[in-house]
Amino acid sequence: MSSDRPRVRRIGVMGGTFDPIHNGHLVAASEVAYRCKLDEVIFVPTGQPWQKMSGTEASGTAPRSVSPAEDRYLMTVIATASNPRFSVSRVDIEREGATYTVDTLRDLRAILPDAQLYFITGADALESILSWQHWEELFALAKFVGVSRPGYELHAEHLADHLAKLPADTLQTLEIPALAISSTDCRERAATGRPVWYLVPDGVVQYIAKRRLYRARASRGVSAP
Ligand SMILES: Nc1ncnc2c1ncn2[C@@H]1O[C@H](COP(=O)(O)OP(=O)(O)OP(=O)(O)O)[C@@H](O)[C@H]1O
Ligand SMILES: O=C(O)c1ccc[n+]([C@@H]2O[C@H](COP(=O)([O-])O)[C@@H](O)[C@H]2O)c1
Repeated sequence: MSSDRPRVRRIGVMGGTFDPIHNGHLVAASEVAYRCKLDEVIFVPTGQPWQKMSGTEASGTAPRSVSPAEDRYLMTVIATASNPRFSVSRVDIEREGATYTVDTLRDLRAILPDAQLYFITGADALESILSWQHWEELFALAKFVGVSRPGYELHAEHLADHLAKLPADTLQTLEIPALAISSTDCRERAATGRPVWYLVPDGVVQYIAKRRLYRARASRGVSAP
């Protein structure tokens, strides 16, 4: 028996601080789109990434300032412009206060009520997911796809124990092509005049130079958003 019901649209959501966006983010989104048969991937730059800005034990980071949201948004637009299945949302940068994924997903569900959302996250972010605001609610709003990242174990025993607390069938993990690129390394390279060519898309290299991002950060005193 055939059904005339249209297939539910599958939309990927790639959240990140994207300071700057790099080819590791783009390969992760592209690979998940292919493997999970997504119709589209929406990149969502954070407004105020509270764990990065405050530094937390869960995220294993020290507090740091973040480039203005508009710069991070524009770099994300530049990086994704050539892919017709990639788009960028302003929901997080337009919301006041700290950015919580539960709000991101609620906002996107309101805009796309009939779609199935797939939130894409790297193995490092998965390690801290139980420290996210209202994490128990996240899995009713979207399916989660955890991707491999050099330097982080996707199938580590401690991670498996930790993720066993999540509801069944809400998280899948995928091995993707390994790109040992981080925004931290890109910022450090730009700050010390080393190349970021081919770590980030060409237009992003040019945007960083044009806006003089990551140079003398302390004297610019930048902070989000
Ligand atoms: N090279 C990579 N491979 C796979 N996933 C990645 C990679 N880089 C980042 N991600 C994932 O992309 C999402 C957004 O990452 P984010 O913008 O914080 O970049 P980052 O490189 O981790 O930044 P930073 O070095 O400033 O912490 C997170 O879920 C992260 O795990
Ligand atoms: O919801 C939270 O409390 C929360 C805490 C840390 C990170 N996140 C989300 O995880 C994604 C990657 O974040 P980051 O800080 O690693 O760039 C991004 O969409 C963040 O909003 C969400």
